[in-house]
Amino acid sequence: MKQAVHFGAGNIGRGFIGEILHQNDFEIAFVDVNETIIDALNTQKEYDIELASDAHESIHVNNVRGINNAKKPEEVITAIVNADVVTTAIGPNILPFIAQLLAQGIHARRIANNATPLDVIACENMIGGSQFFLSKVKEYLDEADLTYVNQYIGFPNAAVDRIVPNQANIDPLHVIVEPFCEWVVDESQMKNKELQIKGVHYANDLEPFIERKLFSVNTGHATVAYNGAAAGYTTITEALTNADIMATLRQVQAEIRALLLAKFDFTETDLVAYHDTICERFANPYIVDKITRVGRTPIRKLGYDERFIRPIRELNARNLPCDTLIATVGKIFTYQDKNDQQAVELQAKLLSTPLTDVIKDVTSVTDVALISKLEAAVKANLKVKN
Ligand SMILES: NC(=O)c1ccc[n+]([C@@H]2O[C@H](COP(=O)([O-])OP(=O)(O)OC[C@H]3O[C@@H](n4cnc5c(N)ncnc54)[C@H](O)[C@@H]3O)[C@@H](O)[C@H]2O)c1
Ligand SMILES: O=P(O)(O)OC[C@@H](O)[C@@H](O)[C@H](O)[C@H](O)CO
Repeated sequence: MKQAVHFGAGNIGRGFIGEILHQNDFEIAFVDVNETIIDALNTQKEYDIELASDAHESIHVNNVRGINNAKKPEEVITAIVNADVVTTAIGPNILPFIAQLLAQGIHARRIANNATPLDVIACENMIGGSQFFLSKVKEYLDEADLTYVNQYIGFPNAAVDRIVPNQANIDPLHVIVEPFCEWVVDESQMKNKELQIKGVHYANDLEPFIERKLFSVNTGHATVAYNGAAAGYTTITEALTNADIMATLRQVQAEIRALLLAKFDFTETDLVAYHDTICERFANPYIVDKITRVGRTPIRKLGYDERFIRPIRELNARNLPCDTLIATVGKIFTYQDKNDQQAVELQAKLLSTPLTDVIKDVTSVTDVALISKLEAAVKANLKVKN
Protein backbone atom coordinates (compact mmCIF):
# COMPACT_ATOMS: atom_id res chain seq x y z
CA MET A 1 0.00 0.00 0.00
CA LYS A 2 1.06 3.58 -0.58
CA GLN A 3 1.84 5.58 2.55
CA ALA A 4 0.34 8.97 3.41
CA VAL A 5 1.23 11.20 6.33
CA HIS A 6 -1.51 13.68 7.15
CA PHE A 7 -1.06 16.43 9.76
CA GLY A 8 -4.33 17.38 11.50
CA ALA A 9 -6.87 14.62 12.19
CA GLY A 10 -9.67 17.14 12.65
CA ASN A 11 -12.83 17.86 10.70
CA ILE A 12 -11.52 18.23 7.16
CA GLY A 13 -8.58 15.88 7.75
CA ARG A 14 -10.77 12.90 8.60
CA GLY A 15 -13.85 14.20 6.75
CA PHE A 16 -12.30 14.78 3.33
CA ILE A 17 -8.55 14.23 2.94
CA GLY A 18 -8.90 10.86 4.70
CA GLU A 19 -11.70 9.83 2.33
CA ILE A 20 -9.75 10.66 -0.84
CA LEU A 21 -6.47 9.11 0.34
CA HIS A 22 -8.30 5.97 1.44
CA GLN A 23 -10.08 5.68 -1.91
CA ASN A 24 -6.65 5.84 -3.56
CA ASP A 25 -5.35 2.87 -1.51
CA PHE A 26 -3.21 4.82 0.90
CA GLU A 27 -2.49 3.72 4.42
CA ILE A 28 -2.87 6.95 6.37
CA ALA A 29 -0.80 8.02 9.38
CA PHE A 30 -2.77 10.87 10.96
CA VAL A 31 -0.52 13.17 13.01
CA ASP A 32 -2.21 15.20 15.74
CA VAL A 33 -1.85 16.34 19.35
CA ASN A 34 -5.42 15.43 20.29
CA GLU A 35 -4.95 12.30 22.42
CA THR A 36 -8.58 11.19 22.21
CA ILE A 37 -8.46 11.17 18.42
CA ILE A 38 -5.00 9.57 18.22
CA ASP A 39 -5.94 6.82 20.72
CA ALA A 40 -9.21 6.14 18.88
CA LEU A 41 -7.38 5.90 15.53
CA ASN A 42 -4.94 3.37 16.99
CA THR A 43 -7.66 1.34 18.70
CA GLN A 44 -10.33 1.34 16.02
CA LYS A 45 -8.09 1.66 12.92
CA GLU A 46 -11.18 2.70 10.93
CA TYR A 47 -14.00 5.24 10.95
CA ASP A 48 -17.09 6.34 9.06
CA ILE A 49 -17.82 9.57 7.22
CA GLU A 50 -21.54 10.39 7.10
CA LEU A 51 -22.94 12.56 4.33
CA ALA A 52 -25.30 15.27 5.56
CA SER A 53 -28.17 14.65 3.14
CA ASP A 54 -31.53 12.82 2.96
CA ALA A 55 -29.87 9.43 2.47
CA HIS A 56 -27.23 9.85 5.22
CA GLU A 57 -24.91 7.75 3.08
CA SER A 58 -21.82 6.47 4.84
CA ILE A 59 -18.23 6.13 3.61
CA HIS A 60 -15.98 3.68 5.42
CA VAL A 61 -12.30 4.53 5.88
CA ASN A 62 -9.79 1.97 7.16
CA ASN A 63 -6.02 1.37 7.20
CA VAL A 64 -5.56 4.40 9.42
CA ARG A 65 -3.37 4.97 12.46
CA GLY A 66 -2.52 7.91 14.68
CA ILE A 67 0.76 9.46 15.80
CA ASN A 68 0.93 12.04 18.57
CA ASN A 69 3.60 14.45 17.33
CA ALA A 70 4.03 16.00 20.79
CA LYS A 71 4.86 12.59 22.27
CA LYS A 72 6.35 10.57 19.41
CA PRO A 73 8.03 12.96 16.96
CA GLU A 74 10.49 10.22 15.94
CA GLU A 75 7.55 8.12 14.63
CA VAL A 76 6.44 11.05 12.50
CA ILE A 77 9.98 11.41 11.12
CA THR A 78 10.08 7.72 10.16
CA ALA A 79 6.66 8.00 8.51
CA ILE A 80 7.89 10.98 6.44
CA VAL A 81 10.97 9.02 5.33
CA ASN A 82 8.68 6.36 3.85
CA ALA A 83 5.78 8.56 2.70
CA ASP A 84 4.38 8.74 -0.84
CA VAL A 85 2.51 11.92 -0.03
CA VAL A 86 2.32 14.38 2.89
CA THR A 87 -0.77 16.51 3.46
CA THR A 88 -1.86 18.99 6.13
CA ALA A 89 -5.20 20.39 7.34
CA ILE A 90 -4.16 21.87 10.61
CA GLY A 91 -4.87 25.60 10.30
CA PRO A 92 -2.64 28.27 8.71
CA ASN A 93 -1.54 29.55 12.13
CA ILE A 94 -0.29 26.09 13.13
CA LEU A 95 1.88 25.40 10.06
CA PRO A 96 4.91 27.25 11.54
CA PHE A 97 4.70 25.00 14.63
CA ILE A 98 5.02 21.75 12.64
CA ALA A 99 7.61 23.11 10.19
CA GLN A 100 10.60 21.88 12.21
CA LEU A 101 9.19 18.35 12.43
CA LEU A 102 8.62 18.20 8.68
CA ALA A 103 12.16 19.54 8.15
CA GLN A 104 13.49 16.74 10.37
CA GLY A 105 11.52 14.21 8.33
CA ILE A 106 12.92 15.61 5.07
CA HIS A 107 16.46 15.57 6.51
CA ALA A 108 16.03 11.91 7.56
CA ARG A 109 14.63 11.07 4.11
CA ARG A 110 17.75 12.54 2.49
CA ILE A 111 20.06 10.65 4.86
CA ALA A 112 18.13 7.46 3.99
CA ASN A 113 18.93 8.19 0.30
CA ASN A 114 15.26 8.18 -0.60
CA ALA A 115 15.22 9.61 -4.12
CA THR A 116 11.48 9.09 -4.67
CA PRO A 117 9.94 12.50 -5.31
CA LEU A 118 7.44 13.60 -2.68
CA ASP A 119 4.81 16.33 -2.57
CA VAL A 120 3.72 18.15 0.58
CA ILE A 121 0.23 19.56 0.09
CA ALA A 122 -1.12 22.08 2.60
CA CYS A 123 -4.92 21.86 2.45
CA GLU A 124 -5.58 25.07 4.34
CA ASN A 125 -7.89 27.96 3.58
CA MET A 126 -5.25 30.39 2.43
CA ILE A 127 -3.65 31.61 -0.77
CA GLY A 128 -0.25 29.98 -1.29
CA GLY A 129 -0.55 27.64 1.71
CA SER A 130 2.03 25.00 0.68
CA GLN A 131 4.59 27.60 -0.42
CA PHE A 132 4.08 29.44 2.89
CA PHE A 133 4.71 26.13 4.67
CA LEU A 134 7.88 25.62 2.59
CA SER A 135 9.14 29.06 3.65
CA LYS A 136 8.73 28.00 7.29
CA VAL A 137 10.27 24.53 6.75
CA LYS A 138 13.31 26.10 5.04
CA GLU A 139 14.20 27.84 8.31
CA TYR A 140 15.18 24.40 9.66
CA LEU A 141 17.01 22.97 6.62
CA ASP A 142 20.79 23.00 6.00
CA GLU A 143 22.40 23.53 2.57
CA ALA A 144 22.35 19.83 1.65
CA ASP A 145 18.71 19.51 2.70
CA LEU A 146 17.78 22.56 0.62
CA THR A 147 19.44 21.05 -2.46
CA TYR A 148 17.54 17.81 -1.78
CA VAL A 149 14.25 19.71 -1.44
CA ASN A 150 14.87 21.55 -4.72
CA GLN A 151 15.36 18.23 -6.44
CA TYR A 152 12.86 15.92 -4.77
CA ILE A 153 10.29 17.64 -2.55
CA GLY A 154 7.42 19.67 -4.02
CA PHE A 155 5.13 22.00 -2.12
CA PRO A 156 2.18 22.44 -4.52
CA ASN A 157 -0.46 24.91 -3.41
CA ALA A 158 -4.01 23.60 -3.10
CA ALA A 159 -7.64 24.59 -2.64
CA VAL A 160 -9.90 22.34 -0.59
CA ASP A 161 -13.65 22.73 -0.31
CA ARG A 162 -16.12 20.79 1.85
CA ILE A 163 -18.06 22.15 4.81
CA VAL A 164 -17.29 20.08 7.88
CA PRO A 165 -18.73 21.65 11.04
CA ASN A 166 -17.46 21.12 14.58
CA GLN A 167 -19.27 18.17 16.11
CA ALA A 168 -19.33 15.96 19.18
CA ASN A 169 -20.24 12.40 18.20
CA ILE A 170 -20.22 9.39 20.54
CA ASP A 171 -17.51 7.87 18.35
CA PRO A 172 -14.81 10.59 18.31
CA LEU A 173 -13.71 9.54 14.80
CA HIS A 174 -17.18 9.65 13.23
CA VAL A 175 -17.52 12.76 11.10
CA ILE A 176 -20.54 14.31 9.38
CA VAL A 177 -19.75 16.25 6.20
CA GLU A 178 -21.66 17.94 3.41
CA PRO A 179 -21.86 15.90 0.18
CA PHE A 180 -20.11 18.60 -1.91
CA CYS A 181 -16.33 18.39 -2.16
CA GLU A 182 -13.53 19.78 -4.31
CA TRP A 183 -9.74 19.43 -4.03
CA VAL A 184 -7.57 21.26 -6.56
CA VAL A 185 -3.76 20.98 -6.60
CA ASP A 186 -1.26 23.10 -8.54
CA GLU A 187 0.35 20.52 -10.80
CA SER A 188 3.06 22.93 -11.95
CA GLN A 189 4.58 22.91 -8.44
CA MET A 190 4.57 19.12 -8.04
CA LYS A 191 7.65 16.92 -7.97
CA ASN A 192 5.84 13.55 -8.09
CA LYS A 193 3.61 14.10 -11.12
CA GLU A 194 3.15 10.37 -11.58
CA LEU A 195 1.14 10.13 -8.39
CA GLN A 196 -2.25 11.18 -9.71
CA ILE A 197 -4.76 10.95 -6.87
CA LYS A 198 -8.29 10.16 -8.10
CA GLY A 199 -10.70 12.78 -6.79
CA VAL A 200 -8.08 15.55 -7.02
CA HIS A 201 -8.31 18.04 -9.84
CA TYR A 202 -4.83 18.97 -11.07
CA ALA A 203 -4.56 22.49 -12.45
CA ASN A 204 -1.60 24.18 -14.10
CA ASP A 205 -2.58 27.47 -12.57
CA LEU A 206 -4.26 27.33 -9.16
CA GLU A 207 -4.91 31.07 -8.86
CA PRO A 208 -8.41 31.14 -10.42
CA PHE A 209 -9.48 28.11 -8.38
CA ILE A 210 -8.19 29.26 -5.00
CA GLU A 211 -9.48 32.82 -5.47
CA ARG A 212 -12.88 31.64 -6.65
CA LYS A 213 -13.09 29.29 -3.67
CA LEU A 214 -11.68 31.53 -0.94
CA PHE A 215 -13.51 34.69 -2.05
CA SER A 216 -16.80 32.90 -2.76
CA VAL A 217 -17.13 30.13 -0.18
CA ASN A 218 -15.07 31.59 2.64
CA THR A 219 -15.82 35.29 2.12
CA GLY A 220 -19.50 34.40 1.83
CA HIS A 221 -19.40 32.11 4.84
CA ALA A 222 -17.66 34.74 6.96
CA THR A 223 -20.13 37.37 5.74
CA VAL A 224 -23.00 35.27 7.09
CA ALA A 225 -21.07 34.57 10.31
CA TYR A 226 -20.16 38.16 11.20
CA ASN A 227 -23.47 39.69 10.10
CA GLY A 228 -25.25 36.79 11.81
CA ALA A 229 -23.33 37.29 15.05
CA ALA A 230 -24.12 41.02 14.99
CA ALA A 231 -27.82 40.14 14.64
CA GLY A 232 -27.68 37.65 17.52
CA TYR A 233 -27.74 34.31 15.65
CA THR A 234 -25.64 31.31 16.65
CA THR A 235 -25.66 29.11 13.53
CA ILE A 236 -25.17 29.74 9.82
CA THR A 237 -28.51 28.23 8.80
CA GLU A 238 -30.38 30.33 11.40
CA ALA A 239 -28.65 33.51 10.22
CA LEU A 240 -29.65 32.77 6.63
CA THR A 241 -33.34 32.75 7.54
CA ASN A 242 -32.93 36.51 7.99
CA ALA A 243 -33.72 38.13 4.62
CA ASP A 244 -31.30 41.02 5.24
CA ILE A 245 -28.41 38.64 5.88
CA MET A 246 -29.24 36.61 2.77
CA ALA A 247 -29.37 39.86 0.78
CA THR A 248 -25.98 40.88 2.20
CA LEU A 249 -24.53 37.51 1.18
CA ARG A 250 -25.96 37.92 -2.33
CA GLN A 251 -24.53 41.44 -2.59
CA VAL A 252 -21.11 40.27 -1.46
CA GLN A 253 -21.25 37.51 -4.07
CA ALA A 254 -22.08 40.11 -6.74
CA GLU A 255 -19.06 42.22 -5.70
CA ILE A 256 -16.84 39.13 -5.76
CA ARG A 257 -18.17 38.10 -9.18
CA ALA A 258 -17.15 41.45 -10.63
CA LEU A 259 -13.60 40.85 -9.40
CA LEU A 260 -13.41 37.24 -10.60
CA LEU A 261 -14.73 38.27 -14.03
CA ALA A 262 -12.19 41.10 -14.22
CA LYS A 263 -9.29 38.78 -13.35
CA PHE A 264 -10.06 35.38 -14.84
CA ASP A 265 -11.78 33.57 -17.70
CA PHE A 266 -14.96 32.60 -15.84
CA THR A 267 -18.35 33.34 -17.38
CA GLU A 268 -20.97 35.25 -15.42
CA THR A 269 -23.42 32.34 -15.88
CA ASP A 270 -20.99 29.85 -14.38
CA LEU A 271 -20.17 32.11 -11.45
CA VAL A 272 -23.84 32.79 -10.71
CA ALA A 273 -24.47 29.02 -10.68
CA TYR A 274 -21.41 28.50 -8.44
CA HIS A 275 -22.68 31.19 -6.04
CA ASP A 276 -26.23 29.80 -6.04
CA THR A 277 -24.86 26.38 -5.09
CA ILE A 278 -22.89 27.96 -2.24
CA CYS A 279 -26.08 29.53 -0.83
CA GLU A 280 -27.74 26.10 -0.93
CA ARG A 281 -24.70 24.51 0.75
CA PHE A 282 -24.72 27.09 3.56
CA ALA A 283 -28.45 26.44 4.11
CA ASN A 284 -28.08 22.62 4.22
CA PRO A 285 -30.68 21.64 6.87
CA TYR A 286 -28.68 18.55 7.85
CA ILE A 287 -25.70 20.61 9.00
CA VAL A 288 -25.43 22.62 12.20
CA ASP A 289 -22.48 24.93 11.67
CA LYS A 290 -21.83 27.34 14.51
CA ILE A 291 -21.04 30.96 13.77
CA THR A 292 -18.15 30.67 16.25
CA ARG A 293 -16.46 28.11 13.94
CA VAL A 294 -16.98 30.06 10.74
CA GLY A 295 -16.01 33.36 12.40
CA ARG A 296 -13.02 31.83 14.25
CA THR A 297 -9.66 33.66 14.34
CA PRO A 298 -10.97 37.03 13.09
CA ILE A 299 -7.50 38.63 13.05
CA ARG A 300 -6.36 35.98 10.56
CA LYS A 301 -9.48 36.62 8.49
CA LEU A 302 -8.67 40.37 8.38
CA GLY A 303 -5.22 39.64 6.88
CA TYR A 304 -3.87 41.45 3.80
CA ASP A 305 -4.30 38.46 1.47
CA GLU A 306 -7.32 37.01 3.21
CA ARG A 307 -10.99 36.68 2.25
CA PHE A 308 -12.02 40.30 2.83
CA ILE A 309 -9.05 42.63 2.53
CA ARG A 310 -7.61 41.12 -0.65
CA PRO A 311 -10.83 41.36 -2.72
CA ILE A 312 -11.54 44.80 -1.24
CA ARG A 313 -8.05 46.02 -2.23
CA GLU A 314 -8.34 44.57 -5.70
CA LEU A 315 -11.89 45.87 -6.32
CA ASN A 316 -10.91 49.27 -4.97
CA ALA A 317 -7.89 49.39 -7.29
CA ARG A 318 -10.22 48.72 -10.24
CA ASN A 319 -12.81 51.28 -9.10
CA LEU A 320 -15.34 48.50 -8.71
CA PRO A 321 -17.90 48.54 -5.87
CA CYS A 322 -16.94 46.82 -2.61
CA ASP A 323 -19.24 48.61 -0.14
CA THR A 324 -20.86 45.45 1.22
CA LEU A 325 -17.50 43.79 1.79
CA ILE A 326 -16.28 46.90 3.60
CA ALA A 327 -19.46 47.09 5.70
CA THR A 328 -18.94 43.45 6.73
CA VAL A 329 -15.36 44.20 7.76
CA GLY A 330 -16.93 46.79 10.08
CA LYS A 331 -18.84 43.93 11.72
CA ILE A 332 -15.68 41.88 12.26
CA PHE A 333 -14.27 44.63 14.47
CA THR A 334 -17.18 44.23 16.88
CA TYR A 335 -17.26 40.42 16.75
CA GLN A 336 -17.17 38.90 20.23
CA ASP A 337 -16.35 35.33 21.25
CA LYS A 338 -14.79 34.92 24.67
CA ASN A 339 -13.53 31.46 23.72
CA ASP A 340 -11.67 32.73 20.65
CA GLN A 341 -8.25 34.09 21.54
CA GLN A 342 -8.07 36.35 18.46
CA ALA A 343 -11.58 37.75 19.00
CA VAL A 344 -10.60 38.64 22.57
CA GLU A 345 -7.26 40.08 21.39
CA LEU A 346 -8.96 42.25 18.76
CA GLN A 347 -11.40 43.70 21.30
CA ALA A 348 -8.52 44.36 23.72
CA LYS A 349 -6.54 46.15 20.98
CA LEU A 350 -9.54 48.36 20.22
CA LEU A 351 -9.73 49.41 23.86
CA SER A 352 -6.04 50.30 24.12
CA THR A 353 -5.12 51.57 20.64
CA PRO A 354 -6.59 54.19 18.28
CA LEU A 355 -8.92 52.60 15.69
CA THR A 356 -6.82 53.71 12.67
CA ASP A 357 -3.76 52.02 14.13
CA VAL A 358 -5.65 48.79 14.83
CA ILE A 359 -6.96 48.74 11.24
CA LYS A 360 -3.45 49.33 9.86
CA ASP A 361 -2.00 46.71 12.18
CA VAL A 362 -4.42 43.86 11.47
CA THR A 363 -5.09 44.49 7.76
CA SER A 364 -1.65 45.84 6.71
CA VAL A 365 -3.51 48.20 4.36
CA THR A 366 -1.45 51.32 3.59
CA ASP A 367 -3.82 53.15 1.20
CA VAL A 368 -5.00 56.10 3.30
CA ALA A 369 -8.31 56.50 1.49
CA LEU A 370 -9.11 52.82 1.95
CA ILE A 371 -8.18 52.94 5.63
CA SER A 372 -10.66 55.82 6.02
CA LYS A 373 -13.41 53.76 4.39
CA LEU A 374 -12.69 50.82 6.67
CA GLU A 375 -12.65 53.14 9.66
CA ALA A 376 -16.03 54.61 8.67
CA ALA A 377 -17.47 51.09 8.39
CA VAL A 378 -16.26 50.16 11.87
CA LYS A 379 -17.63 53.40 13.33
CA ALA A 380 -20.99 53.00 11.55
CA ASN A 381 -21.28 49.57 13.04
CA LEU A 382 -20.36 50.79 16.52
CA LYS A 383 -23.06 53.47 16.18
CA VAL A 384 -25.67 50.84 15.26
CA LYS A 385 -24.66 48.81 18.30
CA ASN A 386 -24.88 51.80 20.65
N1 LIG B 1 -13.80 22.31 8.33
C1 LIG B 1 -13.96 22.79 7.12
O1 LIG B 1 -15.10 22.99 6.66
C2 LIG B 1 -12.75 23.09 6.25
C3 LIG B 1 -12.90 23.02 4.85
C4 LIG B 1 -11.81 23.32 4.03
C5 LIG B 1 -10.61 23.68 4.59
N2 LIG B 1 -10.50 23.73 5.96
C6 LIG B 1 -9.19 24.13 6.49
O2 LIG B 1 -8.56 22.98 7.05
C7 LIG B 1 -7.77 23.35 8.17
C8 LIG B 1 -8.25 22.56 9.39
O3 LIG B 1 -9.59 22.90 9.65
P1 LIG B 1 -10.55 21.95 10.48
O4 LIG B 1 -11.91 22.54 10.37
O5 LIG B 1 -10.34 20.54 10.10
O6 LIG B 1 -10.01 22.21 11.95
P2 LIG B 1 -9.99 21.22 13.17
O7 LIG B 1 -9.76 22.05 14.37
O8 LIG B 1 -11.17 20.32 13.14
O9 LIG B 1 -8.70 20.31 12.89
C9 LIG B 1 -7.39 20.74 13.12
C10 LIG B 1 -6.63 19.63 13.80
O10 LIG B 1 -5.28 20.05 13.98
C11 LIG B 1 -4.85 19.59 15.24
N3 LIG B 1 -3.70 20.39 15.69
C12 LIG B 1 -3.69 21.65 16.19
N4 LIG B 1 -2.44 22.00 16.53
C13 LIG B 1 -1.64 20.96 16.24
C14 LIG B 1 -0.25 20.72 16.35
N5 LIG B 1 0.60 21.64 16.82
N6 LIG B 1 0.23 19.52 15.95
C15 LIG B 1 -0.61 18.57 15.46
N7 LIG B 1 -1.93 18.74 15.33
C16 LIG B 1 -2.45 19.92 15.71
C17 LIG B 1 -6.06 19.72 16.15
O11 LIG B 1 -5.94 18.91 17.29
C18 LIG B 1 -7.18 19.30 15.21
O12 LIG B 1 -7.45 17.92 15.32
C19 LIG B 1 -7.93 24.86 8.31
O13 LIG B 1 -6.90 25.50 7.59
C20 LIG B 1 -9.26 25.13 7.62
O14 LIG B 1 -9.34 26.44 7.13
C21 LIG B 1 -11.53 23.44 6.80
O1 LIG C 1 -11.60 27.33 8.15
P1 LIG C 1 -11.63 28.85 8.19
O2 LIG C 1 -11.61 29.37 9.58
O3 LIG C 1 -10.61 29.48 7.29
O4 LIG C 1 -13.05 29.26 7.57
C1 LIG C 1 -14.23 28.79 8.17
C2 LIG C 1 -15.14 28.17 7.13
O5 LIG C 1 -15.54 29.17 6.22
C3 LIG C 1 -14.44 27.04 6.37
O6 LIG C 1 -13.89 26.07 7.22
C4 LIG C 1 -15.40 26.38 5.37
O7 LIG C 1 -16.32 25.57 6.04
C5 LIG C 1 -14.64 25.57 4.35
O8 LIG C 1 -13.60 26.30 3.80
C6 LIG C 1 -15.53 25.02 3.28
O9 LIG C 1 -14.73 24.49 2.27
